[in-house]
Amino acid sequence: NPGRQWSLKDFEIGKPLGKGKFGRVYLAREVKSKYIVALKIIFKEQIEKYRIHHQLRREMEIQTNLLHPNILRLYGWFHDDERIFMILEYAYGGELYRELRKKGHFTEKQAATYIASLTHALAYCHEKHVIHRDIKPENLLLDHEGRLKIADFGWSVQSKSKRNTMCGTLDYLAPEMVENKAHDYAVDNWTLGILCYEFLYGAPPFEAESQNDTFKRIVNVDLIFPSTPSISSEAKNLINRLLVKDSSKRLSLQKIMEHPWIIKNVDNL
Ligand SMILES: Cc1cc(Nc2nc(/C=C/c3ccccc3)nc3cc(N4CCN(C)CC4)ccc23)n[nH]1
Repeated sequence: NPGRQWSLKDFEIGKPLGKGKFGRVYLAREVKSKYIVALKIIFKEQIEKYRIHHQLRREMEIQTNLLHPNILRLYGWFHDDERIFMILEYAYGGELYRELRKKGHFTEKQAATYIASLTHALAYCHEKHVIHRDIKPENLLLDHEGRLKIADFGWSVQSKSKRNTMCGTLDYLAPEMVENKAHDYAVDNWTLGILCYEFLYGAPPFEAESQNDTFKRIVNVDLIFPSTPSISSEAKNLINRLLVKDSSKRLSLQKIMEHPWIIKNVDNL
């Protein structure tokens, strides 16, 4: 229950699940209920050092208020002298990108199902004035039924194109982001195009040897469809209508849900 004050003695800590930039995530169990959660532990000195106090606070406020089946829950949080603890939903299926690496690429049906889930989650975020800006396979988890969960906390409220530190890959960033222009919700529509391509081919479309080459390929929308695996024309049509340089011309989230490729490949829409 969200209102309750939690503390470390309420949890038994299990195996480490992974190590993020600012903290580690552990499997944990709430002692009384035996409920399994993931506990993200961030050291306060890291927060001071990287000066992410405001971003972290904002992310946690946003995350606590996002209630959607395809968004990982933040049940609550607590802190002690040197650490902040985030009590997160445990996704039993693990990281989506490991699934992608293992399989090489997903079937059109699987890819369309994940894109539909992401589109629903983003539509929910946008109506709450939250732009994600940083969706990539590393931030996606799967639950025990293989349902997609957006898991990272790089959320930001509608920003006036606040630059986010370009840490990590450019592959998923829209042209207006890499060119540091004002950007809006449509950056997430671009990223859906990137992810759709990566789910179907196993690698993002503008991958290149250097960041500079990736940058050039993004701003030129240098989109090439390999001959294998062979992909339906509807799938290519959706990707072509999302990876559009002019952000106002990208297919809207509503139109994605009505696209023939989604309608054809996704059950229980
Ligand atoms: C927050 C959270 C994580 C989570 N679940 C899982 N996270 C991570 C890896 C997590 C991680 C964290 C930080 C940085 C890198 C990775 N790995 C997982 C691996 C899992 N398994 C069980 C299923 N196997 C097929 C693969 C290994 C299951 C859940 C996992 N639920 N909620």
